[in-house]
Amino acid sequence: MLTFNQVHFYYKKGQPVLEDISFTIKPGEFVVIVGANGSGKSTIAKLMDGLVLPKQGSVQFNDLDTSIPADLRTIHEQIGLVFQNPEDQFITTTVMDEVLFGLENIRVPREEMLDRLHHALKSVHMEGHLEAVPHELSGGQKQRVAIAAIIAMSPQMIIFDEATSMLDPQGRGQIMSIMHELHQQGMTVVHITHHMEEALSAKRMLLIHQGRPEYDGDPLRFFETMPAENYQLQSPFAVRLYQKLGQETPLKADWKEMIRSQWSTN
Ligand SMILES: Nc1ncnc2c1ncn2[C@@H]1O[C@H](COP(=O)(O)OP(=O)(O)OP(=O)(O)O)[C@@H](O)[C@H]1O
Repeated sequence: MLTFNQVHFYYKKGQPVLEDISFTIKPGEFVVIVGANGSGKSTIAKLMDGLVLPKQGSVQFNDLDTSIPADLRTIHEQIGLVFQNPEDQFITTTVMDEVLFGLENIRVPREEMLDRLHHALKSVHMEGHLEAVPHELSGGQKQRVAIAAIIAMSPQMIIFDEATSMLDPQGRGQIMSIMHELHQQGMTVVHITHHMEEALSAKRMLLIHQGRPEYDGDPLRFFETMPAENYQLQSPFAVRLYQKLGQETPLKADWKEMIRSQWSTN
């Protein structure tokens, strides 16, 4: 579905940011991307959505290529991007208008627009806030409105670029649950995060280190077998606790299950 073919990228010539990145994300996957500050995670998100283009190699979404201008518009419609700070994205004065804005731009018929509005707000548990002023909501609610605006556009894939990083634990938990609910409904989800606890809820983790992919696989397996500190990552609390208790890795099945189900909604 989404493929990076030997992608190289720099902002300034002679200062490579990403080197020879190749991977594929299949429809319906939930993938987390982790790495130290400045390792290139947000740049990968921008490359996925065609906001920046590879200097070498290609980024393809289904049969479309981000470097072909005619394909880009469709790619923007099919891939939604949620950023760290939802306030940067708000342009209207009510939650309802915020969600309808994108739909009006692509001229969705009125009746369908209302269906999409209600579905999107229901998906983020904000049905009762149609008339609320986005800037007056809590951090977590603001982020949920930003997500609703994207869901309303019916994308095939949503990228969350550190979308939980400004939130308190409760807000983070709500956004994580929404991501997993969307995934259960068939959405392809990419989640870029600094929180290793969040990474554990995915089946696949892509670690970017100094602009190169260093690991692509089960996140728990990574923390059980690799020295996380070598990549400026802190092993998740549950894994550290398990090891402190003198238990040997790999973790027992019941611990794995408990750690993985942390953000699930049922
Ligand atoms: N617009 C830009 N112009 C020039 N350099 C940039 C630009 N955006 C990012 N960079 C540089 O590219 C490198 C990768 O940045 P990027 O934001 O992709 O990393 P990141 O892994 O998302 O970092 P963080 O975890 O701190 O958000 C960094 O060295 C950064 O300073």
